[in-house]
Amino acid sequence: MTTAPVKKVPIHLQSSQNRLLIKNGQVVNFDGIEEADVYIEDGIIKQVGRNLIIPGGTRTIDATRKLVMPGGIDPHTHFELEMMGAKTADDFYKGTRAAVAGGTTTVIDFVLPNKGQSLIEAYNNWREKADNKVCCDYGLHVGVTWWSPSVKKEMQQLVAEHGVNSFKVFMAYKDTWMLDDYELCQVFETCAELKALPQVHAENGHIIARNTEKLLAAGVTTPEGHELSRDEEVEAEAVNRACVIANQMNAPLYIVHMMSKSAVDALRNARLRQRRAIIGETLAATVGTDGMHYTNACFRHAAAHVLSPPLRPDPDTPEAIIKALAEDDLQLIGSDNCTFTEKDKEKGKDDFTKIPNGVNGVEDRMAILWQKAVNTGMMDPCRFVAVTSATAARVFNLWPAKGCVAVGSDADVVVWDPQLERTISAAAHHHATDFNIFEGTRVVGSPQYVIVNGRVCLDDGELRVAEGLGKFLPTPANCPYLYDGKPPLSPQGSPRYASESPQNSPARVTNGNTPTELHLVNKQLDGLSVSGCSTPTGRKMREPGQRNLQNSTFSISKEVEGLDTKTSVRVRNPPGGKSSGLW
Ligand SMILES: NC(=O)NCCC(=O)O
Ligand SMILES: [Zn+2]
Repeated sequence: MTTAPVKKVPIHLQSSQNRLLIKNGQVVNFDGIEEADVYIEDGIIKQVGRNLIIPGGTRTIDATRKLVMPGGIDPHTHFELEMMGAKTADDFYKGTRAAVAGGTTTVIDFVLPNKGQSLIEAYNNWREKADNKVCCDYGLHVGVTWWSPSVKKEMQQLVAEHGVNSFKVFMAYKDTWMLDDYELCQVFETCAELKALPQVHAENGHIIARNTEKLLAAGVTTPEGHELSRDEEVEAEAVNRACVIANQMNAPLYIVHMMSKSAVDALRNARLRQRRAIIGETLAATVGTDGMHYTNACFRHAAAHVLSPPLRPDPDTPEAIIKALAEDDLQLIGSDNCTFTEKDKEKGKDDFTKIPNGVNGVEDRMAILWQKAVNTGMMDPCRFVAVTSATAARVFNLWPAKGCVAVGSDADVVVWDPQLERTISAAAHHHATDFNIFEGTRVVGSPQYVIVNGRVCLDDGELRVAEGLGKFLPTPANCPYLYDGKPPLSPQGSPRYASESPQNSPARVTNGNTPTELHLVNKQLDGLSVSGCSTPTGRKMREPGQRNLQNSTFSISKEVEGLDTKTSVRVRNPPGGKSSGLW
């Protein structure tokens, strides 16, 4: 295993401020909400409950009317990536700083080797770029952009010695990263042998290439051509093909950035027949904006929205994607943060195929989803935690250190203020670019405090990150969530196969630990008035006649104030407290 370089911890972070108590908040995990205080020491959550015995000198954060959630995990970023003749603007410092500002405390970036390049060499390059810059913990997926027996060997080494458990292939980007179906078979098969997770960028690269030739020949050069060359069907076909190949190779599959209703339909169908787990990821961009921007007369504006697969010029797509996330047709949300400066986007001024692909998202992912999904009543806070944090932890085998607020977990915690109002703007964001695809979006709900490995890095709105304080997170193979022979529960909450027992379902995977003693407190969820609950944990969809929060003046913060907490407090420690044996 590669050892991380020794980090210099800034003096102001070496202080006695290694003890922290978050008091009076509502602790939200993917499987329940409870009223509890959270005591953190030396970067680890040591106690969760009421009437805790806390040593003197501990800093206290009052989380009254706030939600205390696991820090976000963004499973899809591209920092310091060179592609299409440009380099992304956000490096590992600025990118992870933006992540922390928005409540994300772990990112998983992609090592993308050039064709013919050693995967291990590329991995080492990424470690060199990242290790001394990251402000939060990070993991790495590795791209398989070409195939040979040596690549297979390097995949084995990456799993055995370098803490990599996921490998991404591209069905698009013909002539650079794309593999053919036979190569996909071999990568998926190798992943299954190694008990790793194949990931796929699902778009049909050949169709895109042909459509592009025709569009350019017809004189279409503007950013609109980007989407025209790769419509929903082009994405959906590849999703279906990737699922078939994974099924034939008996591999699980993770489909990155699912951007369209047609692609989600293809995934939904595949999930009914697949032998192993399939995980669908969507993006903050898909939820927070749409492809109507491609026809904007301003090149800068239109080009800033170019990514692949593209945003869809269909105003109904964001809501459909949120519904799919809420109902477990999609499992998690990333950002695919891949920012380019205006100057770099200008490379495609006369030819849309030369616009570097990528958008922002790592900073705003959590607030955008909260605004569009929770504030509208389409998703409850537990599902929000699942899709922004817990599921990524479970899929990439970081659970329960990451993805939950529980005794023994890393102290990556967000104190979320559901009343905090702001308008997203490039003028205030922390990216290295001066364009934000969510510009002007008003959000109610944002982090007030962000704690990274026990350090308060967003302190009542003030960002105080430390470069290099994050560490590389090895992701072990053979993740129980994917490889214990028990695929995820169906959206209805019942096992999809008669042989499955709920006790062994991934929802209960604990890696031999007790990740959380939280239980579902439906009364509290009702109290939060997330009556549109549509989570796979069995809470019901809004009935006809029930209020539609999207069309009301409902404010989640008011509902938090109105909680009947007495009925739902779960006391772990008896009055007077109990000794935890910590001191
Ligand atoms: N998504 C995108 O447009 N840029 C990043 C590279 C990729 O993930 O395809
Ligand atoms: Zn990507």
